[in-house]
Amino acid sequence: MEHAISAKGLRKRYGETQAVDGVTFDVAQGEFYGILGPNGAGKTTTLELVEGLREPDEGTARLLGSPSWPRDRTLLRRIGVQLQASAFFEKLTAREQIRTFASLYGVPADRADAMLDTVGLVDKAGTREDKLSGGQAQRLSIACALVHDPELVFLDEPTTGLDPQARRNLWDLLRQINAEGRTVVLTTHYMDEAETLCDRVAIMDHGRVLRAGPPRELVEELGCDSLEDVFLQLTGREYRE
Ligand SMILES: Nc1ncnc2c1ncn2[C@@H]1O[C@H](COP(=O)(O)OP(=O)(O)OP(=O)(O)O)[C@@H](O)[C@H]1O
Repeated sequence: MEHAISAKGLRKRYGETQAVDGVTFDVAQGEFYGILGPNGAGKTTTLELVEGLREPDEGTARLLGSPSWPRDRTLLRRIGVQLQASAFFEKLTAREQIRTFASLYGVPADRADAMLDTVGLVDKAGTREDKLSGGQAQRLSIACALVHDPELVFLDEPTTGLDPQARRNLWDLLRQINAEGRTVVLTTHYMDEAETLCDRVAIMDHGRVLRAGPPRELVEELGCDSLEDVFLQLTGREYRE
């Protein structure tokens, strides 16, 4: 079966900063894949290159069997990209936000309302985005990324800043999305999150993948106690700065 993602030798430089420095990895269809790394490791830029939102200086990325660059509108329709909550339309309610996203994709309003139910926001449908809690806003942004029923979902630090209960609720939602057959790729700073959710992880620093594999195998191979130890051993850094 064709990989959901196949990235080869990706490189991207911003001025003096080599943000991505030769990244190669594959993600299988239906896999839950994590990209881990300290601040500035190049995770977000790697995702943007794979998504076809930025042009690589070098290397290629294939997404669902097609090149992700030059940008391909039919391909973009098959992927969901979670935007940061700050990318919401101002002053709209949760229901209005998701219906707006739905209409951009030609998705009917009732499907948009059903997604609010999936992410547990029916009670907040009439609440404006700036009045939602952090966890509610994250769930709304995930709902917006899923409204057009994509095969592959990208989530950039979906649980950052949430309290432990809200994180656990979001984990359940992400597991459900994956169990429905979607490929999920997320970036995270939280090692427990990666260990719990991901089939495989890639640990990045300084624009390179240092190591990739199932969390438990990495822990065993490096003789560590936990993924947090693996991370520290490979990067020499604590994961939260
Ligand atoms: N648009 C840009 N212009 C210039 N430099 C950038 C740009 N985007 C990212 N960078 C730089 O490239 C490097 C990698 O950034 P990137 O956002 O990909 O890392 P990250 O691993 O996602 O970090 P974080 O965990 O903090 O989000 C950083 O040094 C960053 O400052």
